[in-house]
Amino acid sequence: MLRYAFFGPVGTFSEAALRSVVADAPAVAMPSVDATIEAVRSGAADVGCVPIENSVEGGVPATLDGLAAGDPLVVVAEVVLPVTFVLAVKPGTALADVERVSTHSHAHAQVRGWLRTHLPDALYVPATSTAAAAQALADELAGGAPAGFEGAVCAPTAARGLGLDVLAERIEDRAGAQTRFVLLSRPGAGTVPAPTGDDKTSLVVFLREERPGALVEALEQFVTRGINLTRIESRPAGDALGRYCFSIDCDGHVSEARVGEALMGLHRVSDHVRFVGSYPRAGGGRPPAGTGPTEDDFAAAQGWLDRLRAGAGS
Ligand SMILES: O=C(O)C(=O)C[C@]1(C(=O)O)C=C[C@@H](O)C=C1
Repeated sequence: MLRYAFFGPVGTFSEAALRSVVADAPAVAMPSVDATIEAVRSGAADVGCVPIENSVEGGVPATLDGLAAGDPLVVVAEVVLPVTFVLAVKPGTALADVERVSTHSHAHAQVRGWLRTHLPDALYVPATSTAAAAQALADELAGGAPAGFEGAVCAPTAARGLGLDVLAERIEDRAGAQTRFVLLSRPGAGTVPAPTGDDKTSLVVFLREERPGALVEALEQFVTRGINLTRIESRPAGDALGRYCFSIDCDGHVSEARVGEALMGLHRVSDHVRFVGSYPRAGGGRPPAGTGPTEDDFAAAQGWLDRLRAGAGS
């Protein structure tokens, strides 16, 4: 049986994302994104679930950097969840009593406007996750150490599950916000799911150093093959100022000719390309087909070249 880990504690959105894929399997809650990634890397877990990007606050640096460095890992599935937040307090606490509010930095960024309007003087206390903030209030309620804050911004389920009161619901500034989570594994047999016809491929590309046009050259590999990028982010490579790698998601599966050829092209023009998985797109809903070459065009071109090489002429 596969061993699962998720960015915990119990009650995080990451747990909800994992549970939407595997409802019942035992899973270990890890205290951070780094610890979840490390559990998979070390073999303590086979699959780990972590957030990778939010529609409002963008990429989750710990996940992007964890995938770019260290022993390679691959994404085997993605989950997209709507995110909505509540302000949770110990029973009996009124809004006027809330002087400090704690939550994960990505969640804080999504409720800043609400806090400015309703709790303009409240101090922000960073927490390792939304659920960790709620858990600290529940621990205080049970007679444990003071949490160090009166309000926690967390998922409605976390507040309910811990016996906290909800002072305000739907406090996110942008209705309809979503977070994308990834399930990670060590690479190996069976970790590239079969193509479904609606897949995504993730890569980290390290450009050739100090070369004018290096990024354009890398992007051309996708353009000329009619491949749509769904995300591109630069992250510091970490070895020197001015050195970046590019975390990229594109449409398509590594088994498709166009994606395979783009990967070979990137390999030719970059210092290093890290393959981070091909996996089904969450929820389907592929964007309209582009006007570039089709898989049939790629197959026809390959057949034509094979015939030339066999001496059949053009
Ligand atoms: O703290 C959690 O509950 C998480 O799963 C992390 C996380 C994130 O880092 O993006 C997930 C979704 C929300 O956008 C806020 C926090």
